[in-house]
Amino acid sequence: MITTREQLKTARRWVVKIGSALLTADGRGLDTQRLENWAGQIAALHAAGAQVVLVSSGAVAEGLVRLGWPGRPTALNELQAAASVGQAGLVEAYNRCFKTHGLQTAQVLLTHDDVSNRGRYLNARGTLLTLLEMDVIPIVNENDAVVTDEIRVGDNDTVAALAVNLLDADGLIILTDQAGVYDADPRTHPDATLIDIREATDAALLAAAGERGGALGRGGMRTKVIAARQAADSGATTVIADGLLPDVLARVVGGEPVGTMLIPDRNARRAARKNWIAGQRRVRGRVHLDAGAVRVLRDAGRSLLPIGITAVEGDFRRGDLVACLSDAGEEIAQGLANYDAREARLLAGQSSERIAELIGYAGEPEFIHRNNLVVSRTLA
Ligand SMILES: Nc1ncnc2c1ncn2[C@@H]1O[C@H](COP(=O)(O)OP(=O)(O)O)[C@@H](O)[C@H]1O
Ligand SMILES: N[C@@H](CCC(=O)OP(=O)(O)O)C(=O)O
Repeated sequence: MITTREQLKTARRWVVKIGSALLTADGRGLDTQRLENWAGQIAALHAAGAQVVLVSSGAVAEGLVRLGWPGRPTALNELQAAASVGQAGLVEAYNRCFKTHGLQTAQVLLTHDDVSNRGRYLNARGTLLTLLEMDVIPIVNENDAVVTDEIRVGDNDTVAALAVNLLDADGLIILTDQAGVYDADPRTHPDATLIDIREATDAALLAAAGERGGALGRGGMRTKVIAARQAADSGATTVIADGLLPDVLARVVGGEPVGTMLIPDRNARRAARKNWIAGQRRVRGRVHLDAGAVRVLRDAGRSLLPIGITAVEGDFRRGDLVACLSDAGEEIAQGLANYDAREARLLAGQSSERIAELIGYAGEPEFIHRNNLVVSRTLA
């Protein structure tokens, strides 16, 4: 876990969020020069070995310009129309910028459901991880075109925190139009002072963050502080910094004292997803393991491969919680299954290389990936 500026240098997987307030120079349309600059900074991080997921706002703002609308509409259907038109422009622009650095981009539009529903959660995670492995820069936004008022996340600070949880990222960088979090809103309190480093759960932070964001932004500082708390829940550190500071990303990642660093507290050990798995009470099925599988799960913290499964009980679906039992019937672990019960029966005892041949498509080599597995506490 990263709790000092110096340790930021050790982070490998980053989520970078760029907010509406920054993306549009005159408050309307995308500022392509800025986009080019950030793309260059992200490309440099990538070249230095970091994995970066970009969460970018700006779809609505760009849509307004493309449609020739004078201001932000209030009707949800009009906002959604603007977002769909603008989202195309947003990814086009990023695509162009990253291409000059030899990097591919991918558009990933998420809804809250994609991270709260177990089956979809595994899919979203799998897609993003695959993109990172392929050296593609995923560009994430909320799927504004299809979400309704009741289920929309609304601000991209929260979307970025969800991406951090989804990917077990080490760090979150939120770029905005202020130098960081001040002890009061600097727009209304010109004498406010910048906070350097705090625990994300510090109650004074929320008190300092005002209620709302700027004219174009949705969340303000409040949602950024809450996002930092959510990131801290999965052990990640957040830095909120001025997106227009030259080389801001390299400076943050290099441990320079820029922006406000919000760190997880010492107790935030277990990844949020693991807490979430441990909190699930609805075990949908059981798999029995051979002695070798029991040993690697328990002692080496490894994934469960189909080859270690000897029998399958119950009727579960992909993404359901499944208990893993030893030969003696003792519960060893619980985790989220990558395959449903029917497929599990076909795969039990078989090498992962045969997955496609046995079930008709090539899925993940693991039956339960170690990141989705919680080993049961032993009494010894
Ligand atoms: N304590 C605070 N420190 C810094 N900014 C604050 C604070 N409280 C409120 N704000 C406001 O939050 C704004 C940034 O949020 P927002 O406009 O939503 O930006 P973005 O589009 O980057 O998410 C700042 O411009 C500032 O007015
Ligand atoms: N999804 C919306 C952005 C939501 C939004 O403005 O969020 P934020 O930048 O956090 O204030 C869009 O692309 O226009």
